[in-house]
Amino acid sequence: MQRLDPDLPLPSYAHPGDAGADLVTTVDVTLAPGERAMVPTGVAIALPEGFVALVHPRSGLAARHGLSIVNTPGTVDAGYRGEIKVMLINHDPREPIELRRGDRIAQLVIQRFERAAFVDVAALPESVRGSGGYGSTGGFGQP
Ligand SMILES: O=c1ccn([C@H]2C[C@H](O)[C@@H](COP(=O)(O)OP(=O)(O)OP(=O)(O)O)O2)c(=O)[nH]1
Ligand SMILES: [Mg+2]
Repeated sequence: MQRLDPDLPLPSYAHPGDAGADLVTTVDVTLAPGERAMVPTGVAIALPEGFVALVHPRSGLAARHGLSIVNTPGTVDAGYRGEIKVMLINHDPREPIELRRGDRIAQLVIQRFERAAFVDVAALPESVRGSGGYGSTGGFGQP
């Protein structure tokens, strides 16, 4: 990982066993209700092939302030060498969110992934679910 802003720390895991390493904002930013902003984190990464870094929201900020990420989870490709950025959004209908440089705004989860070889076929094999989806198994207030 490369620090593009030497005064801020590398992402870090808050506890042993945590999946996400917290990312910070390098800038002060205020988000009005409904507003979004692309926020720099001051770090870049070179992942090994076969790995991806996913930018996830932090649940505490979501629960307390309505802060989330527009494209959650953001995808950082192994070949990407630019600064990791976070597309924050304030979902609170009333309160602005004020973030200060160094605040932990998101978390980076690094995972292995599979790549598929997509094959064009005339028909798919049958399954129990079939094409049922979008609530086909029920929702609120139903057994
Ligand atoms: O939350 C994010 C999402 C993406 N990226 C960077 C890393 C990623 O590798 C690159 C491209 O992201 P993505 O593929 O999601 O965006 P796109 O709109 O498809 O852009 P591109 O055409 O460059 O692939 O942008 C971030 O820094 N943060
Ligand atoms: Mg892309």
